[in-house]
Amino acid sequence: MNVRKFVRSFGYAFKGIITACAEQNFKSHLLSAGIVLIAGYFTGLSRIEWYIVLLLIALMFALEMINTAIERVVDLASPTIHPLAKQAKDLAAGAVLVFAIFSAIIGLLIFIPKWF
Ligand SMILES: Nc1ncnc2c1ncn2[C@@H]1O[C@H](COP(=O)(O)OP(=O)(O)OP(=O)(O)O)[C@@H](O)[C@H]1O
Repeated sequence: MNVRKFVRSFGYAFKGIITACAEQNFKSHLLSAGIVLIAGYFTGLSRIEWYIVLLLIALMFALEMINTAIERVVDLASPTIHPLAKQAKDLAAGAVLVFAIFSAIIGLLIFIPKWF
């Protein structure tokens, strides 16, 4: 295994995370995740509930980054208006929305019984 290449790839991935942090949508997800983590701390989640919450947060971040990557590639490949470019962007955004809705439902199923 080429360690130098591995470290360089890790650096590129880290730069990707930094790039994502500058995105408005990603900042909103960071804020939401912070609120959920604080709520989880004060609610007193079980170990398995923490695993689920952390997994959902990580997947949400990862999906948002893939969505941003798709947007970038579409902008590069199709700077002018094209129905396929629209479909690609709308599908990617739709994937984020589907995951966000189901994450919110799972979150409510975890938190609400503990609050009431
Ligand atoms: N090249 C294109 N051809 C056709 N429709 C497009 C194109 N680019 C964007 N659109 C449409 O406009 C919408 C918004 O595009 P935009 O690039 O602003 O994405 P966004 O979700 O607002 O991303 P950002 O996070 O960069 O603001 C897309 O979801 C798509 O419906």
